[in-house]
Amino acid sequence: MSYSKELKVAQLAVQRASILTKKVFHEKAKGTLSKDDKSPVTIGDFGAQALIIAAIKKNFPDDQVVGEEEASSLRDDVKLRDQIWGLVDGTRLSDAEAEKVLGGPIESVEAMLDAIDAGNSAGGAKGRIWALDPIDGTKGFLRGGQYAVCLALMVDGDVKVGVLGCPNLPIDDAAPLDATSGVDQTDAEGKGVLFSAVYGQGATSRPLSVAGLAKGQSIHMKEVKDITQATFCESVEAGHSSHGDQHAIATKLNISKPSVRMDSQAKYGSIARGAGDIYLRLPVSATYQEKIWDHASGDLIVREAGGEVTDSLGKRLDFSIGRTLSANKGVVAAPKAVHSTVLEVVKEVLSKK
Ligand SMILES: Nc1ncnc2c1ncn2[C@@H]1O[C@H](COP(=O)(O)O)[C@@H](OP(=O)(O)O)[C@H]1O
Ligand SMILES: [Mg+2]
Repeated sequence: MSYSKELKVAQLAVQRASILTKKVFHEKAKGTLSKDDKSPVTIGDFGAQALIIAAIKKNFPDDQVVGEEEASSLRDDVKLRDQIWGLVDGTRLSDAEAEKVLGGPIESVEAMLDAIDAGNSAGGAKGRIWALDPIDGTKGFLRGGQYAVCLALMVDGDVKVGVLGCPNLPIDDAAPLDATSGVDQTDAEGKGVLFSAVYGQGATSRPLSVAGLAKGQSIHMKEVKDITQATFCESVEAGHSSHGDQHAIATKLNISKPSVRMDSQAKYGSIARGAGDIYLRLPVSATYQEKIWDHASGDLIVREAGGEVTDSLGKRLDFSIGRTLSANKGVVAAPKAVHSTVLEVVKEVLSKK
């Protein structure tokens, strides 16, 4: 399967949803959202989920979607619902042909609520299932940092198509890895990057603002000649991964550069294009199960860019079990050539706990 239609729909759906999340991000930054407005992230999350699921359902009506949100709270909150509808109804791709590919705008408020609710799949090992995180990196979105609009297609439990819209990363694949350098506080046109991958066909990046059907450019993980010079990235939130364990691993590898801390799957995109080298996410809690929508796109994009992604025990991430990665603990993503070296140290550090 070439998955060319799925890729096109996923890219354009993520681009259209990113227009909406950017609007909310900038209204928040400008302070134009009134105090009693619900959290901007709620508005952005629901709106982006509606736009993306509507496009999937118009193009692939039989596909299922695992989405983070459901609309029951919105059906009772007319003010919030209308606020989101205003944004959803007003968001179009500038390229009319591209908008047509998505099946056009959502027809009504009811259709918007139904689209949000269609993200209720339990996931699993059979059939075509999309994993959607409309705003990944909630904390980054709220603090004016990195966030990502994430969409992946799994077929029989394997990720086949992965797309990440990162509105606050620099377009330039060669830009240095810095969590804040690309942040689009001014809403100038042309900021942000769209990462994509199709299984067996490599990974690409292209500007998020180009709404047409342009091809992206190939991206690749950087070759790490000397692991002591590697740059590793990790979550900003210490509650999401263990900064202490990650620091101990870097120290054992003689990595002296400080980590780059960044919210969302922008970390996967960044290492895939060689802006960083290693992504470590070691569990803080023994019971937390990672969500498939937090990893599906990034896992494929990194592997297609020449990387290896496993959990902290060396197992591939298993997306076939349901809404969570219940068979995995943590994430270790690195270029193929050095992954086993990193993993050995991960195991050593974790075994001493
Ligand atoms: N205890 C925990 N351990 C690991 N990940 C967690 C967590 N609690 C929440 N998360 C997930 O971490 C994601 C953000 O990852 P990161 O720290 O890399 O930015 C969140 O996605 P959302 O922001 O979409 O809710 C959330 O799903
Ligand atoms: Mg998330």
